[in-house]
Amino acid sequence: MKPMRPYDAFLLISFGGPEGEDEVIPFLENVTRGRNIPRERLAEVGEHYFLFGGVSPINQQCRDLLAAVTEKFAADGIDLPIYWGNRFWAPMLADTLEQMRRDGVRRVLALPTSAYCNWSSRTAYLEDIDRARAAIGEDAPEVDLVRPFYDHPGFVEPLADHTRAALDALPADRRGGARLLFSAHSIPLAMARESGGPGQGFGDAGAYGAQLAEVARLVVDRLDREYPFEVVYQSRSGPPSQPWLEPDVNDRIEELAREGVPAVVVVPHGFVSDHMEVKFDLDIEARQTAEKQGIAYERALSPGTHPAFVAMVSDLVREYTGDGAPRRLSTVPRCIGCDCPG
Ligand SMILES: CC1=C(CCC(=O)O)c2cc3nc(cc4[nH]c(cc5[nH]c(cc1n2)c(C)c5CCC(=O)O)c(CCC(=O)O)c4C)C(CCC(=O)O)=C3C
Ligand SMILES: [Fe+2]
Repeated sequence: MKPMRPYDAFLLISFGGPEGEDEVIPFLENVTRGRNIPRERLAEVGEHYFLFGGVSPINQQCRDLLAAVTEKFAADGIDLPIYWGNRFWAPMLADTLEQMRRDGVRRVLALPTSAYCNWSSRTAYLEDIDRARAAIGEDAPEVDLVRPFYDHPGFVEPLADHTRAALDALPADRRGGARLLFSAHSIPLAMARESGGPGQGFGDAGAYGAQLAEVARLVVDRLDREYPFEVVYQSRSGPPSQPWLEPDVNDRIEELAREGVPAVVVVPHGFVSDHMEVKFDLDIEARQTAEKQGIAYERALSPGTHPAFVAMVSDLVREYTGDGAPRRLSTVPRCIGCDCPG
């Protein structure tokens, strides 16, 4: 295999999560440092983790993805060493970057485990990269962050496959009346409006909201029939006085039940894997809401290690090494004001 230029390593950057009860609070302190999150919300979220023995599934999901990517790179002749660093828990990004420097790595292509444009999913990753590089100093490796990949077929097709499977799992007599709820992490309205650059005509929820609407449509286009669908939000934090993106998934399930809708399929299209926000907020909380209302409920899997999603990683590497054209399904204008190319 010939070594590729201009990159000499691949890096997965993720959120990180605790892997034991004693790690929960320090992890939450890392996440919320300098953010405007009420103490009660923090205690509540801590309980979500304790319910699972203090173990977030996200780190294991990163290991699984990296194992699949390692195999795929070998099959595709991509000869790059693979590294992993998190923003909020071990292995920490700063430590990984320092290890890369010691290994002689100069130019890094990094993939974030978030697909969309907004401060929290994009800019914050860039800021953390800058901070980690600054701590190392002059010989810090250079890092390019792969573009938002929400509109790559390798992100959309797994969601479509998983939505079909969830529809199939509904009771047959309710399936025809099912509503699809595409669920993403809520963010403060002000943060959403800044995404994509202010005044760029993306609508109230900024580029993030426009991209979420587009991916929902792309997924529905790939189903055997046109189910009614909408975008909802989950996992809101922040003080109640601060407006965040709405409607909340639970509120919508209650309203739809009152309207007589017999079933919902929740598609977590705002996420890359079934981490804690999916396992608790959807599989426990939203499911309970549905059960209380007597509305049938299924949740589609997130992309995870779907072969098309793993193949997307190879595709993105080739896009950045100039060995492949960008693959994009979206017709939404590219966002402005973040670093995305195009
Ligand atoms: C857009 C978005 C994504 C998706 C894209 C991406 O992945 O980037 C995401 C992912 C995740 N969020 C996660 C966990 C948390 N997020 C929090 C807080 C916040 N998230 C926000 C946004 C997002 N978050 C925001 C605006 C806040 C408020 C604080 C702030 O303004 O920055 C808090 C603090 C407590 C709380 O308030 O809930 C926790 C614990 C985990 C790990 C799950 C696990 O452990 O398995 C993951 C993958
Ligand atoms: Fe979050």
